Amino acid sequence: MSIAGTRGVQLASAELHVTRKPEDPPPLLWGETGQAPSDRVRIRGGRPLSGRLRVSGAKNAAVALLPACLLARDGVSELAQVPDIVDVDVVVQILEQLGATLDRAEGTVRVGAAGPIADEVPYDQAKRVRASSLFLGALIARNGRAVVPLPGGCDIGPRPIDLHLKGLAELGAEVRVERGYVIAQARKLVGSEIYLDFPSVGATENLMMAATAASGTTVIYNAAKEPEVVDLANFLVGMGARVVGAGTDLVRIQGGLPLHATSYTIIPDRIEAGTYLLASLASRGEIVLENVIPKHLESLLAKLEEAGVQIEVGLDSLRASLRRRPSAISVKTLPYPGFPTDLQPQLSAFLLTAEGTSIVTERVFEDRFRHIDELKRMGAQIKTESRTAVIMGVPQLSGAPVTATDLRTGAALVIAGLSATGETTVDGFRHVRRGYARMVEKLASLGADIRYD
Ligand SMILES: CC(=O)N[C@H]1[C@@H](OP(=O)(O)OP(=O)(O)OC[C@H]2O[C@@H](n3ccc(=O)[nH]c3=O)[C@H](O)[C@@H]2O)O[C@H](CO)[C@@H](O)[C@@H]1O
Ligand SMILES: C=C(OP(=O)(O)O)C(=O)O
Repeated sequence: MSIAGTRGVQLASAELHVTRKPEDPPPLLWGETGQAPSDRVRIRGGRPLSGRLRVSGAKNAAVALLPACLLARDGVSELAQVPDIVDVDVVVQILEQLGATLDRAEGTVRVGAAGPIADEVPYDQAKRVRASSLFLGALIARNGRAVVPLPGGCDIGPRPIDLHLKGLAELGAEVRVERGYVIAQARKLVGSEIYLDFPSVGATENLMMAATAASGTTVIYNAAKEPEVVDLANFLVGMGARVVGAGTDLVRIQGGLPLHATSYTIIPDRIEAGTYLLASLASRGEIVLENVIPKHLESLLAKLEEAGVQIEVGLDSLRASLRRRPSAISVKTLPYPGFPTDLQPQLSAFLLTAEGTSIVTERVFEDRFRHIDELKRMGAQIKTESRTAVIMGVPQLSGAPVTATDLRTGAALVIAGLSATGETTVDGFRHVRRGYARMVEKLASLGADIRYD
């Protein structure tokens, strides 16, 4: 990648100044804690999005590290840079209902788990997020018993948890599924060698947590290498665990050590960073992202450069601009360090106005093209065959009413709306709030004309 030449360039950093427009509603909380804002946003597209934006903490790291706080039997764990998103709200509610003490202010969450912790995760919360499945590993390590409803999360095709259950059984747990609940219990967990048929993020995380309480050493072969898995491993090490090899496909955990509360800062969200990068580029703007780990974005940056984007990489920042239509490219999603499936819909939205025909292949999930029919309402020219989308670039999209069916579909529709002429309304914006902190305000600070309807 020729961007290698610009690495090490430190860009000036500045705080994000969010300029709220009078018509924008105040900062929002969703769910039980606040008044639910409208489920629809209205966008008047065609304005280049430019400026500086500070990236929030990573959703997929936060929702794994929060359950892991249950492994500390003393003190209060403190997580910084926790994003203000609905999935975090839900995981925090689960922790409270299990008996942990919670204190949450300005991106810092303190979790006390010194008292008794219940075994059973409530269905009403579990069904709302995928990350509820991560209480399996945390609770069996903590209590020797976990009763966890089958999880929810984005509707992007079948999402079994067979690898999680198989791995727990290999650690000596008795595991069964009854009436939609996983019941896992073990008088004693014993370290084991576990091979994952697929490098599943959730299975790797659950098994790392469970293995901290198993006697002896556990080895996970074909482990997921995602940065969020590494973040969880680093947090566990901070708590006193011995975890070696996270970020490679072979992770070793020496179990049985006492874990204690610690303080930790969650990594920046690479998917949020990629989303704002793509939104700015789709609108032909110039963006500086602060608080990023550029290495976590390498597959995206390589593809953007192929498409003609100018990129400067700093130590913890990125600058990117595009003044013309991008060139068409081919992309396949893969486990990390491959191109992330969680950016596939947003990249597809960016490629709608490319010059030429792009090929996007989804290799991680079976049904992650729900955004395509909606994008066609805006004039996109796309054909799909099985897990491949053939995108024939058009010079311009036109605004239309569209509906999000999951988190990243919503982000893709917002990106398309920002680059289209005229007005777009995106229904189902509640899905976006699951994973993006104050997206409307952040986009408005870059010059977007976007507001809750
Ligand atoms: C909360 C969280 O961190 N979510 C992320 C996590 O989801 P999640 O942990 O659910 O994703 P996995 O890596 O487990 O899933 C990837 C693939 O493996 C399959 N599979 C997974 C487990 C299993 O037991 N059996 C099985 O067949 C899934 O159906 C899917 O096709 O990683 C995904 C892949 O990077 C991301 O899109 C999600 O944003
Ligand atoms: C698929 C996603 O999330 P989850 O696994 O939480 O449903 C995502 O973040 O794109």
